[in-house]
Amino acid sequence: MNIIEAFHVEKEFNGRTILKDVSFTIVEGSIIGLLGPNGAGKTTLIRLLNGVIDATSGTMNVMNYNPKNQGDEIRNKAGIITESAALYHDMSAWDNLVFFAKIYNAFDPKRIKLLLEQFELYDKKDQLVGTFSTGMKKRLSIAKALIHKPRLLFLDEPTNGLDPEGINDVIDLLRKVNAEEGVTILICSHVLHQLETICDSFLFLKEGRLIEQGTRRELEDKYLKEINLLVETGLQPADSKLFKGFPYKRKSPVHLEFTLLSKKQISPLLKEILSESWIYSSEITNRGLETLYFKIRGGEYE
Ligand SMILES: Nc1ncnc2c1ncn2[C@@H]1O[C@H](COP(=O)(O)OP(=O)(O)OP(=O)(O)O)[C@@H](O)[C@H]1O
Repeated sequence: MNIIEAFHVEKEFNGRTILKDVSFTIVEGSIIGLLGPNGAGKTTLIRLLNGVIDATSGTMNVMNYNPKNQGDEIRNKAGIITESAALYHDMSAWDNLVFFAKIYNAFDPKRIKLLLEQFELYDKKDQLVGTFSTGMKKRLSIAKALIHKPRLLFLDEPTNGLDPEGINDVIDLLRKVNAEEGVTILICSHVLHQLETICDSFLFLKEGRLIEQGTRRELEDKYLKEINLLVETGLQPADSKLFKGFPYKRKSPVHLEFTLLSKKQISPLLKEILSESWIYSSEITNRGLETLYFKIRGGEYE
């Protein structure tokens, strides 16, 4: 079942078109990455879906509500985390969650306790939020967004300002919330390798247009026509460009990077290398989300 549907959505600010003919659907229970360079329109799209601002034209359906005139209903059933985590610094973690729960008419001390425990903040519950680290504030802002058991979570750059450990914590929490509570998550981030491991599929915005969408597998099949295989080996081919018909580049005294047409060529290549030398490792270097992102952004298939 689709939890979000957008058809031909356009948004203008002062006569300038910010989103152009954007159409997509999101299946309930999935985790979607919204990608695009600065100014592509990601935040604007999230604000439209929440009903905070109105589309200039097009239609949207979010949890069977129309953001144009049912924004309150959507915001009641969605959690939103923007860059500026709106928490009260002069209140404790516990009091912040009580305050926001009451706004949603969803005050339940058991829920607050559970979230604080899950987010490893329960022993800090009486501490003022102003004394929290960035990671703790981030975790508390996600707890706040989940306080009313939303069906849908909008996250705008949820890991900004976090160190690698803090980023992993947030990603793990989101995965858990998705698995245990079935919350659909739409997440904008610039840190592509984080999205890679958590998202089921991706939407790519560029200059206000949705230039691509799909699962990582679908996008890889479409965009990655060749494979770069980096092999750590003692092989010293006589030819400086070809080994048994496989083109390669030397990357270091013990690293050769082969260009293959498909994964099917990996086994025959490794067999040939092993017949002449040792192999310590081999790795496909161009399959990550970052490679895809730059290919799509670069517009090779537009
Ligand atoms: N209220 C507004 N009035 C006028 N222009 C706006 C308004 N909000 C956003 N814009 C413009 O819309 C464009 C898209 O902005 P938006 O914040 O949606 O991009 P983004 O993809 O989220 O970027 P970033 O990655 O930098 O957060 C920008 O050029 C921005 O200046």
